[in-house]
Amino acid sequence: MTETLPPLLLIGCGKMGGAMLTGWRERGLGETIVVDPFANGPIPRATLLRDPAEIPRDFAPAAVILATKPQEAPATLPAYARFAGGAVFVSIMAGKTVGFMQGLLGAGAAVVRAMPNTPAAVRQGFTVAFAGPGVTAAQRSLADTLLAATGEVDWVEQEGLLDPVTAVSGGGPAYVFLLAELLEAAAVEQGIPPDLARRMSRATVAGSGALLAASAEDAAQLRKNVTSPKGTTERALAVLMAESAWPQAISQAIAAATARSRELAG
Ligand SMILES: NC(=O)C1=CN([C@@H]2O[C@H](COP(=O)(O)OP(=O)(O)OC[C@H]3O[C@@H](n4cnc5c(N)ncnc54)[C@H](O)[C@@H]3O)[C@@H](O)[C@H]2O)C=CC1
Ligand SMILES: O=C(O)[C@@H]1CCC=N1
Repeated sequence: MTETLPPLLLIGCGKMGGAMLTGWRERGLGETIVVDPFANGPIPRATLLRDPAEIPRDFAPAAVILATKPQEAPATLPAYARFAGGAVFVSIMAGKTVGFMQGLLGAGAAVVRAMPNTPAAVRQGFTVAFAGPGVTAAQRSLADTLLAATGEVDWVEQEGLLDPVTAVSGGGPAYVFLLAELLEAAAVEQGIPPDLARRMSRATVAGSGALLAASAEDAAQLRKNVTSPKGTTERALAVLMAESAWPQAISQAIAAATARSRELAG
């Protein structure tokens, strides 16, 4: 995997676009242009432009990665329609459908819709992707290479699955970080000094994630391994696992995020 990547055009270099660019840099960037009116420059091994009008006429990207906010799409995308002839568009924008993007880029535009997550910044991301009509095998393979530079990739054949994917793995890191926040606050409430509470909570979430990643056991079994009969964890889980507690809260949260992803489509 040392071959240099083909010419790339990244639109939007914020938290997610920047994380993906880091992965590509480690993978071996070829000629790369980033368009972002507000990003801090310079960007190592890429050319940062503030306006698509500054892109050299002879620049021919193999992929155009769309990483601005979904709400920016109608104003942003039409300026890139001229690349539809040769490039595959890889969108990571929540909610925005392939059909919506083709409406802005041209009906024949080859569009991959993907949903990564922020652990991409440490190459521990998980991305689910969908290839729209007209995406060639070579374009899908290039999209896979780009997305795999930041972690694991899976492909689905039904675009609608991207909405619950967005809710679960796209936003999932936020729920895990919330758990770390809440553990820290509860530790302080029980009298643990704030610095120790912070370090304990972070290490517990990170260590559990590492154990989960390294283990072949189900999450349920790893949970049971912690839970001694008549012990302390059992008491905590009786609170958390009550039907009206986490089972219902998580289910409602994922349903709400899925619905929001569908709302963002239009
Ligand atoms: N943050 C996350 O966890 C995830 C975000 N996404 C998607 O990634 C996209 C970007 O999200 P974030 O990186 O979190 O947001 P962000 O706000 O950090 O990045 C957006 C970037 O777009 C730039 N931008 C604004 N207008 C622009 C324009 N006209 N042309 C080019 N660049 C422009 C901004 O300057 C900013 O750097 C969103 O569509 C979001 O749905 C997808 C998966 C996870
Ligand atoms: O909150 C959002 O809309 C984006 C998509 C998934 C994570 N962040």
